[in-house]
Amino acid sequence: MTTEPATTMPGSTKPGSPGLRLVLGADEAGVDYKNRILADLQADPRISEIIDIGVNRSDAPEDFVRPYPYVGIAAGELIRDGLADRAILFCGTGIGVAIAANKVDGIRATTAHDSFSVERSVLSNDCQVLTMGQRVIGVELASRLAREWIGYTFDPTSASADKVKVLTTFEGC
Ligand SMILES: O=C[C@H](O)[C@H](O)COP(=O)(O)O
Repeated sequence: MTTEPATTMPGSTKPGSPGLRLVLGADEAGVDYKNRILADLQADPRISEIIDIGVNRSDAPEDFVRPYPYVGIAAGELIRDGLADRAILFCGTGIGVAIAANKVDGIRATTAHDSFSVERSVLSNDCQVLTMGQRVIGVELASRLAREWIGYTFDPTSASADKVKVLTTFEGC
């Protein structure tokens, strides 16, 4: 199967900025939302780089469709390897890309479609990956949640930190 290469969007990198290096990705069922959120975040001063790993068309010929497991794992590997900080991924439900990203050691990915869960995914769980479903929520809510999510930062001195650390005990088993 031919898959589209990871690409950095022209003009999305602001050299010297200490901002977030954010991966955006989707399968064919989430590509419209991914592209909309990419456009919405292009000028966000909190982001230094957007890495668009595709897919980049919703009417792609079969050869260019990238099933959700490849999208989630590719995003997780970029974070694991230190090439990105966080990712927002889309598929039909958000579930498939979350499961896939969680297969990568050290990655904590979750699907969230409400404001409170989006907040707690970072503050309680230190998730580096947020996933949403194009077939589940409206695009305006998805865009709002994406913008909220990148505004949260995990506090390693918080009471939640020791709970998150327990997760690493089970990685690589
Ligand atoms: O979690 C899976 C996603 O929703 C995917 O986009 C659609 O998967 P399906 O075609 O197997 O339903």
